[in-house]
This record gives sequence, structure tokens and C-alpha cells, in this order.
Amino acid sequence: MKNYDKYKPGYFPPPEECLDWVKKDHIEKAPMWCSVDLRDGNQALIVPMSLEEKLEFFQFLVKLGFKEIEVGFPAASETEYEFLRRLIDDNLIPDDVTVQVLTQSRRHIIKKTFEALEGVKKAVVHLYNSTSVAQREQVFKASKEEITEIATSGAKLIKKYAAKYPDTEFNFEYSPESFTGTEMEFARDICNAVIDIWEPTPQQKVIINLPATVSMSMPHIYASQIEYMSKHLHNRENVIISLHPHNDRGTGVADAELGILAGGDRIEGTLFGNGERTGNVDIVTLAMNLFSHGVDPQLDFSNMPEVVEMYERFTDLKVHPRQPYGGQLVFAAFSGSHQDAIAKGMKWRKSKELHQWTVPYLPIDPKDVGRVYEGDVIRINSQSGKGGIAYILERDYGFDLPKPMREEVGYMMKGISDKAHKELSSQEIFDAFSKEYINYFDPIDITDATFKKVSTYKSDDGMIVDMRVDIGGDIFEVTAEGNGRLNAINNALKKTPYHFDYTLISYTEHALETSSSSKAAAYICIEDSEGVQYWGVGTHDDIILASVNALVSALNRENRMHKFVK
Ligand SMILES: CC(=O)SCCNC(=O)CCNC(=O)[C@H](O)C(C)(C)COP(=O)(O)OP(=O)(O)OC[C@H]1O[C@@H](n2cnc3c(N)ncnc32)[C@H](O)[C@@H]1OP(=O)(O)O
Ligand SMILES: CC(C)C(=O)C(=O)O
Ligand SMILES: [Mg+2]
Repeated sequence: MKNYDKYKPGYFPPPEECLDWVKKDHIEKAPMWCSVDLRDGNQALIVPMSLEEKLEFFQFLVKLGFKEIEVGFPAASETEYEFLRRLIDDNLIPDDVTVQVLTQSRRHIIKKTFEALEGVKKAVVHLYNSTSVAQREQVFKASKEEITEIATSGAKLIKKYAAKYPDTEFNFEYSPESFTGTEMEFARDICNAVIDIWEPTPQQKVIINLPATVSMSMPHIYASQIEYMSKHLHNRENVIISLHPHNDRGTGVADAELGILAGGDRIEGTLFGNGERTGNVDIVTLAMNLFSHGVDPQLDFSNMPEVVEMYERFTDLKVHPRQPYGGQLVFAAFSGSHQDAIAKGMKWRKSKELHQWTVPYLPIDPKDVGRVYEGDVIRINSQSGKGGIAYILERDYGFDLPKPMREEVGYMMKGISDKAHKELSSQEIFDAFSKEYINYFDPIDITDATFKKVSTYKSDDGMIVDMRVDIGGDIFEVTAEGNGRLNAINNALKKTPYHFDYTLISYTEHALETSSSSKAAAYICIEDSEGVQYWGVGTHDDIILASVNALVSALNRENRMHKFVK
């Protein structure tokens, strides 16, 4: 590819080795979550949300369990301002939820921000200014001192305004915006200058938010930057380190996770990662990653289909079918070996009554996020195998196919899907199975059969059958004896003028629990003189007649290959 030499790694590693985080292998507890859907997410939408949409989204975020929500940039527009006023005036902010607002370090913007906040019980005022080399040179055309002055003057002004509203519990947040494009020593110094002004205490901690405004490095560099800041910030015990990764390199989640290991206490992100450009870090993935490691994420995504639906409605964006945890296809297995393992894993789990989730290929139980196995997990197309197909026939219709029959049925379904070039629904699978194997009475149809037990000199389990059979319109009434019911039927068939060439290979039966009216299913395999095998399935209220139906089905399938002749 041309032009690669236009680029160079433009990140700023810390001036000392910061690799303590490497020694940690897991995150022990959920970070503090702050949703920025209504601000960073909103500012990236083609059409920002209306006031009513923001209200509904806010209430949904509260329902999911967010305790901190950045509700907007009140100085940005009338809608933003009025939205905050509505939340406050109509008392729509629950007591345990803190709203957060963003402001630039400009006098009229700060003033407007505090006006918008008047009467709120608690709020985080979030001040930002860009600190990166690129922005200093190109946008602000300012020295480090001048950039620091933007931050500190804003910090002072905010502190002054906050003092005017003693009834509000204010917390302050500062972001050295474009942190990842900033020399770490400068990021440290500017944050410390702000911290020194705000003088955090245990009762009034300060949030220092370290954004990967644009992600510029691999995640381990970001983690080292966070560790560096964590080690060098003033008054660290009263400072909450917040992370705000974006996803330019596709590593937003990795940045956040490693950043937490490195000292991050709080995460700012959005549902499914909506936000500027490639988006903010996806909080759904982060929270569910914790959940899948047995950590309570402190957010409730147990109804993921609703989360997807609300997100799509508010943002007018689509959740990608492969989006972790939320995508339509993330619990679906089409391929044979995956289906086989999942079906066996599910069975294993049921039989052992396990609480711990260990099913192969499924990182979490889809039911925990409100997804159902039916139609969600095992889906059939031409890549599928016998395991998955047998699983669907058993799960949805109660047919527990004998093992040797599964391969044949599997290949048949693959073939149908391949030819039609489409996925097969559970109903289509059952219809094809039923049409091919179950109670297949053409041209042979045993229309009546009554059995009598007979005692022979050897045993008393002999059977006599009086049977009426219709073979392509020819009706025969025959009586025959056998050492069991099936054997009696075999012998009766052989008494008709037709030459039946088959040997009974296997017979299994079971009660049907899921299926319609029939109570029993029987499976019979016969073999012709050339060694070709034919399966048939019979269902009936009466298990004996189910087995007769299975035999007739197998015979009719054989007859399709080579016609029985008189
Ligand atoms: C990484 C982020 O997501 S940051 C948040 C970004 N979000 C938004 O910008 C959405 C809301 N913003 C807005 O509605 C508008 O930009 C407003 C209302 C904030 C400001 O509007 P305006 O003043 O009309 O325009 P604009 O944003 O272009 O202002 C640019 C000026 O602000 C300065 N500026 C930009 N950021 C800051 C800051 N954080 N602190 C102080 N000054 C700043 C610029 O240097 C520029 O200065 P100049 O006029 O001397 O050249
Ligand atoms: C305002 C800041 C925190 C921001 O959104 C970013 O840097 O991405
Ligand atoms: Mg951002």
C-alpha cells in the first residue's frame, strides 16, 4: 500500500518504566461507570437526539444501573440546556444518580453551564482543554504555559462559580483532552496544576479523566501512561482516575481493561461504543467481560434484546450482528463441529446439574442476557453437522435420533440448505425430516394389524398378527406368526406375493415428550442384500404401532431405490 511512510508512531510513552500492571491478571471489581451516551455519543450522531429522546435515554441509563451520567454540554445548544433544566425542574434525577456536564475553559461557557445547573442536588462539572503537541501547535498556537493557563483559569472559575451554589454538591473533573498525544510529563504537570487549585478531599474527590481522545498506540502503552499518571498525581488518594478511551485502533476495550489494571478507577463510555469517529469504549462489552469472569458488573444487561432495541431507536444506528454480547449472531453456531460441541456441552451441563458455566464455544449462557437457545444458538445451514441437526430435532420436536441415523439426516439437511442457499429454520428441518422418514406409507401401507399372544413349546412370547396391507392399491389380508410383533409383521409381509429383500438391522424407540399428538417414536434400520441401509421412523400413540410404522417407512424408502416386485 502506498503512502505508509506518511505516518509514524506518534505516541508518548512514560519517561520511566511503568509495568506493574503487567503482573495483574484480572480485574477484581467493577470500575465506577459514567455513561457519556448523551454527550460524546450524542455529539457524534448525524442528527443529535431531541429533548424527549434524551429524556427517555436518560431514564433507560438509570434503569441499567448507571450512577453517573454525562447529560450534555449545556452551553452547546438550546436542546442541551433545556434538557438539563427539565431533569432538574421536574425532579427526574434519582438521589443516587449524579449528572455530569461538559464545559470548555471559556468564561461565557462556564457561566452558562452553571446557570443550567441551578438547583441540581449533585453534579460533576467537567472541564477540558486540549494538551497535545498537535493541538498546541496547530489549533491553539500556544506554549505549554499558555495551555496550562487555559486549564487553571477554567479550574479557578469553576471553583468560584460552585461556591455560589452552596446547596449543590459539586464534584469537579478535568480532562487533558488529547492526552494520548501529550508528553506524559506535561500531562502530569497540567493535571497537578488543576488538582492543586481544586484541593480534593476525601469528601470532595476530584476526577482526573485521561482520555484516549484519539487512540495512538497499542494498549500496553496506554496502560503504562495511566500507571505513570497514577504514580505521579498529587493527592492521589483523593483523585479518581477516569479513563475515556476511543476506538480508533479498535482497541478501546483493551485500553480500558489494561488501564484499569494500571490504576484507572472509573470508565467513561457508551452503550455499544457509539461516539466520535470509531466511537467511545463500549461499556456493554466491558461490563459483560467482567460478568463472564464472575465479577458483578454493577450494571444490568440481563435484557440485552431491549438494550439493543433502545440503542438502535435512540441513535438511529445498528448494532453489528457480531457485536460482543449484543449482536444477533454472537451466540449462533452454524458450523458442525461447534454445534456438536455445544449440544454435548449443554447435555453434560444438564446431566451434571452444574452451576458453573463451561459450555464450549459460548463464553456466557445466552439466557443470562435474555437470549434464548431456541433459534439463537444452533442454527442450520450447509456448514452444519449431524450434532446440531439432531440437537434441534430433539430440542424442538422430541426426536432423539439413534446415533447411526444422525449422519444421514445431517447430510440430507446440509444438502437442502446448500441447494436452496439459505439457512433452514427449525420448522423447515422438521418438515424435511418428517416428509422423508416419518410414517411414510407410499406405496406400502399397513392399514390394520391385530396381535395375539401365543405360547409355543419353547417360550410364551410368540405373536400372531392378522394384518391388512395395501401395496400400491393391491390389498392383502395375511396372518403370520413370529417371535415378537415386528417379526410377525415381517413374516406377514413376506407372505404377500411381493418379494421383500431386507434384513432388520436395528430398532430403537422412546416416548415423545415435546411432539404433537403422538406419544412414541420408533426408529428402524433395514438393509438390502447389497448392504444398503434404510432408516424409517414411526410415530403413534401405541409404541407397537409406532414400530410397525417405522418398519413400513423404512421399506417404502427402500422401495424408492429399487421397487419391490411380485
Ligand atoms: C474530544 C471532545 O469530544 S471535546 C467536546 C467536543 N464537543 C463539542 O464541541 C460539542 C459542543 N460544542 C459546541 O456547541 C461549540 O463548539 C461551543 C458552543 C462549545 C463553542 O462554540 P463556538 O465558540 O462558536 O465555536 P468553536 O467550538 O469553534 O470555538 C473554537 C474556539 O474555542 C477554543 N477552544 C476550543 N476548546 C476549548 C477549550 N476546551 N477551552 C477553551 N477554549 C477552547 C478554540 O481554540 C477556538 O478559539 P478561537 O476562537 O480563539 O480560535
Ligand atoms: C471531552 C473529552 C473527555 C473527550 O470526549 C475526549 O477526549 O474524547
Ligand atoms: Mg470523547
